[in-house]
Amino acid sequence: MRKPIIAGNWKMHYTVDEAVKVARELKELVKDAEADVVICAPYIQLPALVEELKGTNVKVGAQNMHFEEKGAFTGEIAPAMLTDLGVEYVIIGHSERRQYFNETDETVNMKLKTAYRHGLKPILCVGESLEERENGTTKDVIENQINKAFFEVSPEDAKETVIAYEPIWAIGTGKTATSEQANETIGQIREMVGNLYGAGIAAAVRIQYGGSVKPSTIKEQMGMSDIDGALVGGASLLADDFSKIVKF
Ligand SMILES: O=C(CO)COP(=O)(O)O
Repeated sequence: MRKPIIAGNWKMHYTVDEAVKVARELKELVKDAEADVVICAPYIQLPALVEELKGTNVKVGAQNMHFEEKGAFTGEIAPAMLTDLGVEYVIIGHSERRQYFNETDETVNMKLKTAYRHGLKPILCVGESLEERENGTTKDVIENQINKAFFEVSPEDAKETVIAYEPIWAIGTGKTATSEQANETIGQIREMVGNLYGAGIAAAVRIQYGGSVKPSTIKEQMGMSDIDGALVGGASLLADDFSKIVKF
């Protein structure tokens, strides 16, 4: 059985004080949750969040990092800066980073390998645009993203990767993919992982759905055969809403 994993992606929201306040509420609300719980926050909030959530079941993640160890990369954050704080997860290849910050399948692959090397657990995002969905190329687009992301990644590392299927057209639009659509594509992603690493790893790898997940949608989504969790944007910003998703 795959353990469910619900992660919040706070994107570019909150000051440090605001973030700590939400985390303080959240840790109480989800303390007996059965799912793994992660909050992926802006860099500047990470030290305070790690401190606030120490000893709880809520883990802290970053939303990005550089693939190099250190160097002249103004404005960037290195993997050891995250692990040094006690950050455990990192989102890699979110569609907003691919769209607005020139992330490519190649940098995604490099970042994944860097994350494994540092013991950070990556949440690898893949997903198609509306145009690609309408063209009928969803499966090809995602297969290309998956194959390139896992290029020269070992089976042991692949198994520990959380994959988030986030159709771009469902992010922040209120337009959720139907549970059947999400489950179908996630099932295909599992097959792709199977083609690369075999059935055992395909069966073990956890795959989330992301895109306008709400307290009102999560139960049905988590009832689907291949959906192991959610990557939640807007509805993770308030402790009350997010805790309802965590405790689907
Ligand atoms: O991009 C997302 C999570 O990474 C989804 O965002 P929303 O839940 O706001 O649609």
